[in-house]
Amino acid sequence: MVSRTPIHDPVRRPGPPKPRAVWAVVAIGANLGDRRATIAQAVDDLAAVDGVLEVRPSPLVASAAVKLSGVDESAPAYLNGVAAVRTRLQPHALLDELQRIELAHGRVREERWGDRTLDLDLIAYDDETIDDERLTVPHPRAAERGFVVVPWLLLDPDATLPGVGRLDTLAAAKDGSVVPDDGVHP
Ligand SMILES: Nc1ncnc2c1ncn2[C@@H]1O[C@H](COP(=O)(O)OP(=O)(O)OP(=O)(O)O)[C@@H](O)[C@H]1O
Ligand SMILES: Nc1nc2c(c(=O)[nH]1)N=C(CO)CN2
Repeated sequence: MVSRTPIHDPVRRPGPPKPRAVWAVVAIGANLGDRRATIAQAVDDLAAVDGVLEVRPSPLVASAAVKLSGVDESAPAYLNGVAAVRTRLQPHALLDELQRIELAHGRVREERWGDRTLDLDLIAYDDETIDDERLTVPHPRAAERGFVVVPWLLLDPDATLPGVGRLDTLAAAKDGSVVPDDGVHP
């Protein structure tokens, strides 16, 4: 006998609910190779990630490399920016994607604060606080870094960092050694 059961279930069942979207802030830095091209491509790579809904990049700024020993004028200068990222990814999944993009752009981890083709740090994730073996959010050094605070304020003059407050009140906001990128390679 031929079954009368319909092949297609006529009842549309909703899938699992989508995780809610939040804003995260990612710091971007590069001091080796074609820094502008790498940063532009990294922003595109981020926008193409499944679970990333929107990426709003800041203007870029230039600054001398800060090493563990202090400012190193003899090292290649950095270009830095930040990007506001609207995402449904959980923080560790977003970190996975940041590290995948770093590796795709030739990032080599040799020395701490060493020269690099691309650095992507997760600065803030909504208003969450995270501290485990892989991830500390908000990034513990963000508030003292002119190369993070200055471009973030260029993107959002009202920016706040959870646990810190308004960025425009910080000393790092007035770091005169962090200058707008003039489009000319040093
Ligand atoms: N908020 C964060 N963003 C990125 N990496 C983080 C964060 N918190 C902890 N980490 C961990 O830090 C490790 C080292 O990251 P990375 O090599 O980018 O450090 P760095 O850029 O040299 O130094 P800094 O953390 O001072 O910016 C990563 O493997 C990652 O697990
Ligand atoms: N100017 C500048 N210096 C740095 C930077 C950076 O992005 N810009 N990143 C570092 C480690 O994250 C260490 N030093």
